[in-house]
Amino acid sequence: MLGAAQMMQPVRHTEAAGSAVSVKNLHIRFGSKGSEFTALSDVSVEVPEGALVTMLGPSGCGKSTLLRAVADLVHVSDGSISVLGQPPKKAREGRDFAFVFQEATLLPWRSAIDNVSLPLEVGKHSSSQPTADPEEMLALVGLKGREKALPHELSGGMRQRVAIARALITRPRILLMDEPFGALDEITRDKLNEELLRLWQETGTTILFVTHSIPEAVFLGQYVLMLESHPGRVKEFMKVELPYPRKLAMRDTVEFIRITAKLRALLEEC
Ligand SMILES: Nc1ncnc2c1ncn2[C@@H]1O[C@H](COP(=O)(O)OP(=O)(O)OP(=O)(O)O)[C@@H](O)[C@H]1O
Repeated sequence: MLGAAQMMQPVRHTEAAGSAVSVKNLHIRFGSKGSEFTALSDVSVEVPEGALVTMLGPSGCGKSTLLRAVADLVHVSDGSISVLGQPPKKAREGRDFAFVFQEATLLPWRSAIDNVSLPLEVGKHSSSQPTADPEEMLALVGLKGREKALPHELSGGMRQRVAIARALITRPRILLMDEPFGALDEITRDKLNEELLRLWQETGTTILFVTHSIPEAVFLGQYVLMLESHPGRVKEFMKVELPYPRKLAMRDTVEFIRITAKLRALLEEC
């Protein structure tokens, strides 16, 4: 088991890394022949290992579908997805990724620490696989002292922190996050944005993060992937030329505002 200190070795996010997720000419169709609906059409994208990619796009353009396809939760109609060089099913079985949803989906009868340790108890977690210590993971997400609290005794932001600690407990190399802070108030969301960046820099986890918020996408993202709709396609894959570490005050800078304005204009075309 690895402690938080070992997980917190600063990680350099280099350009030279290989692909964590490689999507090639992906098509996803729902429904049966005759009444088929194309959710994603010819989507190709390379997510470098260790990168933080935020995903933007109009409602229904296929952001969640793409994330779910990477997680082996959606059938691929055509094209391919490779997760750390293997098919998504293999990556799922090897617990190479973890998913964080908009709702924390904690078990209400289990304490914070027991929710965090749940992935270690269920499924086929190999004892040789490195894991983190639940107590230290809770400390890492700022919940030291709240280990015994039940979900209903925690705020929405705290519950989402527990969900993130739970996702990281098996030390996945990839974190898939589908609007994880979408239901939170603005101040809590800002705080969790900063905390997520800290976690990313400390753990080196590759993160794919779906959001509806342009400022959130720019503040977090090393890259922004924008999808357009009807059918879902890549509109833009853009590197965010802002240095890390990032602090919330950065959102008031001219450069930040310039990037968000560019993305807003692109989004209006989608
Ligand atoms: N299991 C499914 N069966 C049929 N259609 C589906 C299924 N899942 C998604 N879709 C459709 O695929 C399209 C893309 O949905 P998806 O949830 O990926 O969009 P999104 O960009 O994440 O939307 P939002 O921003 O509103 O969450 C939508 O038109 C949706 O209705």
